[in-house]
Amino acid sequence: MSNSVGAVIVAAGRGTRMGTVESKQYLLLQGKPIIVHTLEVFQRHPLISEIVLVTGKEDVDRCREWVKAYRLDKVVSVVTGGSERQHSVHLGLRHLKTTWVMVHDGVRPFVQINEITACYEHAREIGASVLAVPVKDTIKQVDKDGKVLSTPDRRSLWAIQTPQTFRLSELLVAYESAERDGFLGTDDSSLAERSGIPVAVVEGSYANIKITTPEDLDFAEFTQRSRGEVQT
Ligand SMILES: Nc1ccn([C@@H]2O[C@H](COP(=O)(O)OP(=O)(O)OP(=O)(O)O)[C@@H](O)[C@H]2O)c(=O)n1
Ligand SMILES: C[C@](O)(CO)[C@H](O)COP(=O)(O)O
Repeated sequence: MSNSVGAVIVAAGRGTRMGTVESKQYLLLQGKPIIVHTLEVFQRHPLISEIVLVTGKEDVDRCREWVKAYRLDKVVSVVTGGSERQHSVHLGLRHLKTTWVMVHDGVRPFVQINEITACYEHAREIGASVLAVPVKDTIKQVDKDGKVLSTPDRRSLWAIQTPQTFRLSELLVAYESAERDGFLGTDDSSLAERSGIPVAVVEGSYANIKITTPEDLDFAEFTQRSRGEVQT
């Protein structure tokens, strides 16, 4: 059976928490749009054969231009997303033809090649996988009035990142079931979990941030600059 691996990179959000006029995935990092940095990691990975980029309707043309300009020839489709991340992923999945899929946020440009490989290997072994880091803070469950309800044992808590890796056919079933039931999850794994797919956690790095709020841009500039200096 083929073990081809594709990626769905979602970049159709508005970036409201960032608060910039330009959507955060198109802001420049060391002179290049954040989304291009992210695509370049998957383009470079030898396991990845196809990439589907999901973006806003008004951004499809400029994304296609960047795909050409930066020679991102693994990008097979640039498609329009939906109103929620989950809808954007679902729309992207329909354009992929590989056996495995890695779903990744367009605003996580610092994922590393070896992390992608580890995600794939764990998914092959267990069924599906998510990249994650152990939480560093103490987490409390709080009620709507701000009263602490409980303090879960930190040793069992992980902050979940992307990529998240699945068999494409199984993830499509999970997405269709979620749509039928009106279930909206905050990541892809939560849909797989409710479909009974076993998911492995793969320890990644704290640098694989999801660029979300303005202070993340300082970290992003610093990280991109230091990585560039290491490579040159
Ligand atoms: N309807 C949506 C919403 C989000 N995303 C993508 O999902 C990733 C993670 O989402 P998030 O960081 O929440 O991005 P936004 O929704 O853009 O941010 P915000 O919630 O602050 O508006 C981003 O790459 C974003 O572009 C998407 O493709 N389609
Ligand atoms: C998928 C995700 O990046 C895992 O951390 C995250 O849940 C996306 O959440 P958001 O609300 O769309 O930022």
